Amino acid sequence: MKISICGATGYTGEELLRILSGHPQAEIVYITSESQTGTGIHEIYPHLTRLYDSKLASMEEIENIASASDVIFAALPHGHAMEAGKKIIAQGAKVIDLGADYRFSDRKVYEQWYKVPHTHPEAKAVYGLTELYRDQVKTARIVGNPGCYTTATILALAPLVKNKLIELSTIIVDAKSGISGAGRGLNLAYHFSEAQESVKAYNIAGHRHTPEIEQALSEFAGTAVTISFTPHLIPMTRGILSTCYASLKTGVTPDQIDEVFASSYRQEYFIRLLGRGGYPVTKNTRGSNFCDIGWHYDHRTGRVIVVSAIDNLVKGAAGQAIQNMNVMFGIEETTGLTQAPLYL
Ligand SMILES: NC(=O)C1=CN([C@@H]2O[C@H](COP(=O)(O)OP(=O)(O)OC[C@H]3O[C@@H](n4cnc5c(N)ncnc54)[C@H](OP(=O)(O)O)[C@@H]3O)[C@@H](O)[C@H]2O)C=CC1
Ligand SMILES: CC(=O)N[C@@H](CCC(=O)OP(=O)(O)O)C(=O)O
Repeated sequence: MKISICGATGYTGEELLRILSGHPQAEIVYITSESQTGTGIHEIYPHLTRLYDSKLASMEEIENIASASDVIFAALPHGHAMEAGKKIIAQGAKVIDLGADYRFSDRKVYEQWYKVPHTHPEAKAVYGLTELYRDQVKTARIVGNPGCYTTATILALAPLVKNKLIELSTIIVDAKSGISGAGRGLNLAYHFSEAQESVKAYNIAGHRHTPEIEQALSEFAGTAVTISFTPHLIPMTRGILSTCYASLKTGVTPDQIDEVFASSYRQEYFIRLLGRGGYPVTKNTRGSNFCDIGWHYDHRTGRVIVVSAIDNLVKGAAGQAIQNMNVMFGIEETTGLTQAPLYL
C-alpha cells in the first residue's frame, strides 16, 4: 500500500511512522509539514534515522500526493483534514483522519463543538472505532478515527449499553490522559514544571469528546444518551485510563455483565478482558494497540464501574488508524500491530 501522512511532524504522525516501519505491506510515499517543508524527518525525529530518509513535502501539493497514494493519514489539527479530504477523494485515494473532522454524522454537532463550519458535509465518512464499526470500515473511503478518550470510554461502555444493562441517564466518565494527548505544540500548561507532580481536571462539562461518546452510545441504545465526562491531565507521557460508572437496571446480575463483556469481545485480539475485579493499568498497554478492560460491581450502590486503559497515541490514534487501514484494504487486521507493550 502506498501511504502518505499529512502532519508527520506531530506526535500522532510520528507514531504512524514508527508503527508503519514494521508493517510489511506499507510503503511511505509522502510526508508533510508546513513549518518544516524540505527538512528530513530524521532531523526532527532522530530515532527514525535509518528507518526513513524522506524529506517533508507541503500540503500545497496535496493533489500530487493523493494521486501517488492509495491512502492518506491526516494527522492534522481539526479543520484541515476536511479541506484536504475533498481533493484526496477526487484523486481516488482513501482518507483516514486522526482528527475530529469526519467523526460526526450530524455536521451541526461538529460545528457547535469545534466552532468551525464543516466544509465537506457531503462526505460519506465512517466512524473508525474498529471493533464496533468494522463492517462499515471495510467499504469506507473516508474514516473518521475516534478520539483517544472516546476510544477507551466507548469500548468500556458499549457492551452494557447495547445489551440494555444500565440506566442510561446515570453514566459518569472520569478519565485521565498523559500529556502527549495534547500534541507537540507549545503550551504553558504542559511545561514540565507546570505539569509534573500535579493532577488536574479540565474542560468539565464541556470537553469535545463528550458529544462523540454520546453519538456512539446513542446509536447503540437507539435513544439519545447524555453523559457526564470529566478529563484529567496526569504527569506521564502516554496513556489513558477511563473509569466509567452507571447504575444497573433492576434485576441485572454480575454474571450477566461477565457474559456481555465476554460475548462482545472474546474474538477481539486488541481487547484484553481482565474480568470482573480486574484493574487495567496504562503501563501494560504502553506503545501497543491493546485496550485492557476490567469491571467491578458495587453491591452497596447498585453501580457497575468499568475501567479501560489504552495508549492514547496507539489504540487512541495511530494504531487504530492503521488497524482501520488494514480493514479497508482487506488485509489481516493485526498486520504491523502486534508489538508487545513497552512496560519499562
Ligand atoms: N495526541 C493524541 O494523543 C491524539 C491526537 N488526536 C488528533 O490527531 C490530530 C494530530 O494530533 P497530534 O499529532 O497530537 O498533533 P501535533 O500538534 O503534535 O501535530 C500537528 C501536526 O499538524 C501539522 N499542522 C499544524 N498546523 C497545520 C496547518 N495549518 N496546516 C497543515 N498542517 C498543520 C503540524 O505540522 P507543522 O507544524 O510541522 O507544520 C504537525 O505535523 C489532531 O487532530 C488531534 O486532535 C487524536 C487522538 C489522540
Ligand atoms: C491531554 C489532552 O489535552 N488531550 C486532548 C485530547 C486529544 C484528542 O484525542 O483530541 P481530538 O479529539 O481533537 O482528536 C484534549 O483533551 O483535547
